[in-house]
Amino acid sequence: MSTPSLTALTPAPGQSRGLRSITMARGDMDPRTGLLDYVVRNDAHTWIRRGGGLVAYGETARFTVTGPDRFTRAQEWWRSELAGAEVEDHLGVPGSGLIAFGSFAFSKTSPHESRLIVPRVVIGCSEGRTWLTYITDDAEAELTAESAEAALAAYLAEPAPDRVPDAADRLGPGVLSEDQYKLAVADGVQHVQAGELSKLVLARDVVAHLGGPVATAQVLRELAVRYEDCWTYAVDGLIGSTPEMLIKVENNTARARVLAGTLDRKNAPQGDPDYPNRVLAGSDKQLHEHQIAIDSLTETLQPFTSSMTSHSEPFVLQLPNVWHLASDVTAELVADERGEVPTSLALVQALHPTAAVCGTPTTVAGALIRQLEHLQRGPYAGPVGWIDAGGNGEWGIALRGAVVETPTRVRLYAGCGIVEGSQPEAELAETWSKFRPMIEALGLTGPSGSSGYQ
Ligand SMILES: C=C(O[C@@H]1C=C(C(=O)O)C=C[C@H]1O)C(=O)O
Repeated sequence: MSTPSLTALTPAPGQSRGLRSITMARGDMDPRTGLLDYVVRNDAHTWIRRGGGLVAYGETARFTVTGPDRFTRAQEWWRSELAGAEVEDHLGVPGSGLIAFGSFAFSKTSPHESRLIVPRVVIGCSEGRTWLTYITDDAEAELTAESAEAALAAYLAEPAPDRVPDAADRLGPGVLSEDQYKLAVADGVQHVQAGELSKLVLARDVVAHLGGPVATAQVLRELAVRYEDCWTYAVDGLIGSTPEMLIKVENNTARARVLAGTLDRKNAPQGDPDYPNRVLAGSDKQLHEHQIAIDSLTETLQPFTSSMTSHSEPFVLQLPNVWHLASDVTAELVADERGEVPTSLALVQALHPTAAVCGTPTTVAGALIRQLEHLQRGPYAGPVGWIDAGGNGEWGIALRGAVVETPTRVRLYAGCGIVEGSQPEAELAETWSKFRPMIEALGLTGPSGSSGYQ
């Protein structure tokens, strides 16, 4: 069997030149609430789904980067950190041992800094196992269960207060007004009709102005409880709950969840359980758009794999706000000529940006996004997730999320796939359905239609 590509570089205990970590099993997590009991501070880094995943606090190391080679450089940095690290991992499961959380800018030209952050403490929970990791760069620090528990307890001793909605809370427009967004969509449709591209994803932003400081921990708990089939992420002020898995690597297996095709649940007819199936899975247009997204993922993933499977037909994913047409892809990874299996970050580099968030063909869509959107996407629609020392990791696409810009200003982002026949009014309404998870979790009253500002 091939070895994961990064662990081989980890030095023996006592040889550390940098990061040092200890991970041990822990057994006292409430099975009903799982990790949510630990999401108590506004500076938590999270990756949570169905009560499992990772919650982390503090920062032991950070790498920031911009530009087209941001994934390669982040990976090189991670390799060099691991090469100098001392890792005592009593579990040896994906996500245990040394890990870094990460968030990457959508665009290679973005001034927004992509980042990897190695936390101080991590609580992990997966498949019935729970663990605690403690990370330090202090060569003298004692690495024991007691010192790890003490570090965690110090973070948990300062929980953030919850926030009650404030009369001054208000949702306002972002860079583009609603009318401007509709014009951008109409423009996009014309480019599709002219045959320049088959799909283009156009996004917009809205801004939550709060009467008091945002309670990020509370927002994350609400998202994780309501959107339990999504991955609730928080990395350095980027927060949200994404339904879309760009790539997950667990030992030699890679998995992705591709979405394309959206139906708002808000105005769905009552007593018609077949409605989402009929409208999404029964529509040739939606199936075609979905197939474009699947094909682009499988074509890019194929060179890294020995086998790949996905359902022959997409399924309807039901979320509290929308239904999506979804497909899960599973692939067995192969080692390259150096005997290395690609890391999750190497696959992120190959896959980003997918047709789901950019369009097809990628370069034409990317140029049109810059021309029509007038928006700095920053980390929106970029990869967000974590990587461990073995290269395992989970990287979602940062959708249904927001950036906490100041304690009282939060910028929300949402976009839609534009194809031939897309209607600007319908796409605008779809953006509101995609803003809804964050609007509700922030405690703002959700907008009912296309004029949702308060
Ligand atoms: C771009 C977003 O979502 C993407 C676009 C979709 C669509 O157009 O149907 C569906 C899911 C996502 O791939 C977003 O949520 O901002």
